Amino acid sequence: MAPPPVDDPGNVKVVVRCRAFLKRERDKGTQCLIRMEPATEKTTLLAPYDLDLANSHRGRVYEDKEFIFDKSFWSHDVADPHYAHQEDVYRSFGEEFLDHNFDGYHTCIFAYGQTGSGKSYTMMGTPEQPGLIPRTCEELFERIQQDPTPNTTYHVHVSYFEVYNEHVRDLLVPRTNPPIYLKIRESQTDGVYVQGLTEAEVKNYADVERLMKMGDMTRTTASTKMNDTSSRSHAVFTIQLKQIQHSLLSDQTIERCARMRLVDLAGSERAKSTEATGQRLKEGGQINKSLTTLGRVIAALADPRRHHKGRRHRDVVPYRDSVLTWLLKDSLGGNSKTAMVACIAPSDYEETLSTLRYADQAKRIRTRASVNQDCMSSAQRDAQIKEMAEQIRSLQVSVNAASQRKREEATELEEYQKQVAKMQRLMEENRQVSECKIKALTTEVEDLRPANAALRSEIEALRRHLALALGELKNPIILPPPQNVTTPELEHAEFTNLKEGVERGIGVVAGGRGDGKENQNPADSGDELSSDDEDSGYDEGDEFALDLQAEANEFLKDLGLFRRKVGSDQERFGVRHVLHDMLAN
Ligand SMILES: Nc1ncnc2c1ncn2[C@@H]1O[C@H](COP(=O)(O)OP(=O)(O)OP(=O)(O)O)[C@@H](O)[C@H]1O
Repeated sequence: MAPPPVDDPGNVKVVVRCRAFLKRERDKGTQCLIRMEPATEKTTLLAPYDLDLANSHRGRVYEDKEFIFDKSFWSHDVADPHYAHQEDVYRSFGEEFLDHNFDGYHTCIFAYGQTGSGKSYTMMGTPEQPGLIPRTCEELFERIQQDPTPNTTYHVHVSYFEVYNEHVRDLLVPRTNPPIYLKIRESQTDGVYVQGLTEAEVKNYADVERLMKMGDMTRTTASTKMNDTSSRSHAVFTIQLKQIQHSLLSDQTIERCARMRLVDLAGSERAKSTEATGQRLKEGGQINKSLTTLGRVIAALADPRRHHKGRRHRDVVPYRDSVLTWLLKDSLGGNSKTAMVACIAPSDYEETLSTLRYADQAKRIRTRASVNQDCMSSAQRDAQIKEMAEQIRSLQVSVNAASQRKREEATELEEYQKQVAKMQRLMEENRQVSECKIKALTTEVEDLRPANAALRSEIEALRRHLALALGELKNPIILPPPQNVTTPELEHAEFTNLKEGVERGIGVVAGGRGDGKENQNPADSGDELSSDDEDSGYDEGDEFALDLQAEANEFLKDLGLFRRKVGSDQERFGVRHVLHDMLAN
């Protein structure tokens, strides 16, 4: 391992690549709007001559625009002597970036451009025409295998994820439904990273090829009018290279870690031009959110005032405004050597101008790459290993304790569940018993209801009888002395009898006649009456006396009835004391 170069600040390298016409563009006889001069690296965007008038009426000005980039790749016409093949692109700067990685620098290459401009072709390519990613990986392993120094060991890990609608998805695990989104974290030691992302160890290029294929299968693609299989997500392929070199002479270990980020961004075209709708439009919005933020990040980083003294301008880079820029934070403005490949289609003036402006701004971004190297003696390394072994041991202890606790908790939980089940069973049994009881009681109540009603009406009748009796006993009827009666002795005798009867309570009725004749005074004979009739005739006094007599007879009859009733009640209910009480009141 050569001695490491010192920290190397530098600008983002910007290259531009123009692709060939697609079949549909050729069929339409589309005008090529791009000129490239290999000698000067100048790229010219030509004003189209077949614009419809409507466009110019909207106040747009179409004129030739010139840009100069670090490199211009003319991949439009394969017959042209300056045609840039995949191999040329890789040799031009891909190879150089791999050198940086072996030196211990982090690197990043990202492809930017509208849909169908050749980003995937440049980054991944085809099996026949492999792009930057496979070429870089292939050469990485070639170099490792060709390394003559036996005291260096290499460890290569690969990860592949996509950012789709502001979500991060691992491309090295099979798709799930619903999809699993990974979280982004930031730590002091590792910077920004994706939590739980698969980092597969690869031993040779065949391993990488297998993983690339797997990731590409998983990648989200959707069709728009502009490109039948255009990618709608940002794909990030990362290679981690770790070199550990042990010097027997100095008994020192040198560890170098480098990360290569190879990013295939989603199409930068505006939603309008793809005629996207619904889900596509939402995707467009999210993709554009990341790309818009990328534009703002680039603009902020490219701002020349940023390099002046003072923190004010350093703090305004909006990395965190989108998942993509947050993840690429280090690659864009930190510890990384970064390159941007601006891919352009040969026929779209507005989209190409937008891409070229973007790229032009990116040229001004400066990064501060530094070698990521740790150097330690054998003793330090041994101490580190010991410390880590201790850490692992204590972690193992806590894991064991945790699993023991878990087991105990599981037993407790089982016991508790059993108790709950038992209680539920008991409660159910109780409920059933209560239901039976309620049913039996309801039947009994229903059975008793008629008897109860009968008793109630009987009690009511008795109450009425008692009230009547009381009334009669408290206010006995006292017959007024007869007026103008011709037989005052008889009347008087009868009244005296009656009064005595009432005062005796029941005696009169018992000995009385129902028809009112039984108690007739012997003096009250028909003869006497007839003689009376003969004597004085029928007058008003006689009539009153008869009415009175009839009324008294009626009353005596009622009284007799009442006495019998009270007698029978007394037998049935023994209410003598009740009657007594009521009378006392
Ligand atoms: N330099 C090139 N030479 C030959 N063919 C190319 C070149 N660049 C692109 N193409 C072809 O153009 C088409 C679109 O290219 P590609 O899929 O790479 O575009 P893209 O920018 O990645 O699109 P998307 O944004 O959808 O990912 C493909 O058929 C590809 O093979």
